Amino acid sequence: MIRSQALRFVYPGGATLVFPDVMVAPGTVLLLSGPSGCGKSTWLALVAALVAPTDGQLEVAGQLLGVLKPAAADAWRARTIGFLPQKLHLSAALTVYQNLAMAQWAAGVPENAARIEQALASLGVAELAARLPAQLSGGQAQRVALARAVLLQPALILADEPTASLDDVAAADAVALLLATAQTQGATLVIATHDARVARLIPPKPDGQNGFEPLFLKGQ
Ligand SMILES: Nc1ncnc2c1ncn2[C@@H]1O[C@H](COP(=O)(O)OP(=O)(O)OP(=O)(O)O)[C@@H](O)[C@H]1O
Repeated sequence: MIRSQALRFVYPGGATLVFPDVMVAPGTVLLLSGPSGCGKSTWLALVAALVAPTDGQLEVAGQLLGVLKPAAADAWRARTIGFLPQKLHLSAALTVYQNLAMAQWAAGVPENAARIEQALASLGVAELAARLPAQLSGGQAQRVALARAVLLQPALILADEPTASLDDVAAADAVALLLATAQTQGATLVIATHDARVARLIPPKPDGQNGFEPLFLKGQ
């Protein structure tokens, strides 16, 4: 699902980030961790084709990134990636339903009310469809943002610091929700975090093996 080799990204006039090689199989839960400033957000941006590698190879869901023109990268991202950002970016003026409809519109697919209702229902927030984001609790808003992220049934879900500023109960809920959603959809899941609780919240596989693969970025 994700394969990188000698991946490097240089911010113009800024940091040079060198990333370890990875080979992530489909269906994996990848835990991307490391200290503040080590490059987690940049790695996510590379994998989502929001920025192009400076050097090296990066292949995601069978697509070699860095060769795509911006419009093609946008279309590929809409088809392939479900992004749960740290700041949820729900449009304040739109209802929950309209926020999801806008995601379909932005991806160039026809509005599909049944799919929107199904995505909201699968995250237990169907009854909130007519509310505005300001009328949601933090946990409800995160569920809505996750429903939006998986609306187009992406092969890869990227979650950026999904437990930041959550108490233990809410953090456990957020991680369980991500794992269940990825499993139901058959998606690969990347959780970027510097929250040590997240690793403890991912249960081992039935065979006793670790439930996630670690990718630790040391920073430069
Ligand atoms: N637009 C930019 N221009 C120049 N340097 C940048 C830019 N964005 C990030 N950096 C630098 O790149 C490095 C990696 O940043 P990044 O945001 O990817 O780290 P992070 O691990 O996600 O950090 P955090 O956990 O604090 O969110 C940092 O040294 C940061 O200062």
